[in-house]
Amino acid sequence: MMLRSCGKSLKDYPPMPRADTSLVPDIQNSLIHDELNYNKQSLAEEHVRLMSTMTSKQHKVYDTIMTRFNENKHGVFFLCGYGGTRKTFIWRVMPVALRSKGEIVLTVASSGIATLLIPGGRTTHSRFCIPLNVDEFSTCIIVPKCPLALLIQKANLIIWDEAPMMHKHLFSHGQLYVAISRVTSRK
Ligand SMILES: Nc1ncnc2c1ncn2[C@@H]1O[C@H](COP(=O)(O)OP(=O)(O)OP(=O)(O)O)[C@@H](O)[C@H]1O
Repeated sequence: MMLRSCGKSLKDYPPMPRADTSLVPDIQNSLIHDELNYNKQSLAEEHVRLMSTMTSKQHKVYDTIMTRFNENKHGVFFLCGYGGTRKTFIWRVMPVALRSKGEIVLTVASSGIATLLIPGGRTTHSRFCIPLNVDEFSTCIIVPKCPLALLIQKANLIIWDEAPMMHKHLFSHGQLYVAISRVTSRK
């Protein structure tokens, strides 16, 4: 599971014995399966509860992004604000709303601690195979058509908390953008 979430498998490490895939049905799609395996009923109830506590400013951000989403249009949104101004709370509500409808939302954060604040959160490094030491020549190696690539293709929304904490090379040379574009263009 851990290897597959990074786009690798035991066959990438030749001395390791290989698992008998016939004993594990639908093994290729387990990443997608995990993302669709939420309890929609309880998420829908949680969504109603969380929405009732949102402030008007949070509503405005939520509505702007969800309107674009519902229009089925692409978009990149940046939400900036001082610490404690209630940004992350919106990233808690949005996945709940979309997962309750069977949509795939990838929630990532730049640090392990920050992932704990968003439901189903993973570190950006682990989810997108970002090398630990990033320089201007680094690339995110996501093998086209591997389970991770298929998951990224199917994702309806990617939420990235604390994005500016990542190394500047990841943005200035667009490595992550290139890696994601590469896999999403190979349907
Ligand atoms: N609508 C809300 N109802 C109740 N509590 C809320 C609401 N919005 C935010 N909070 C709480 O306020 C606190 C700060 O919110 P949040 O973590 O979203 O801020 P932030 O802007 O993301 O902070 P940072 O920039 O430090 O990550 C948290 O404890 C959060 O649970």
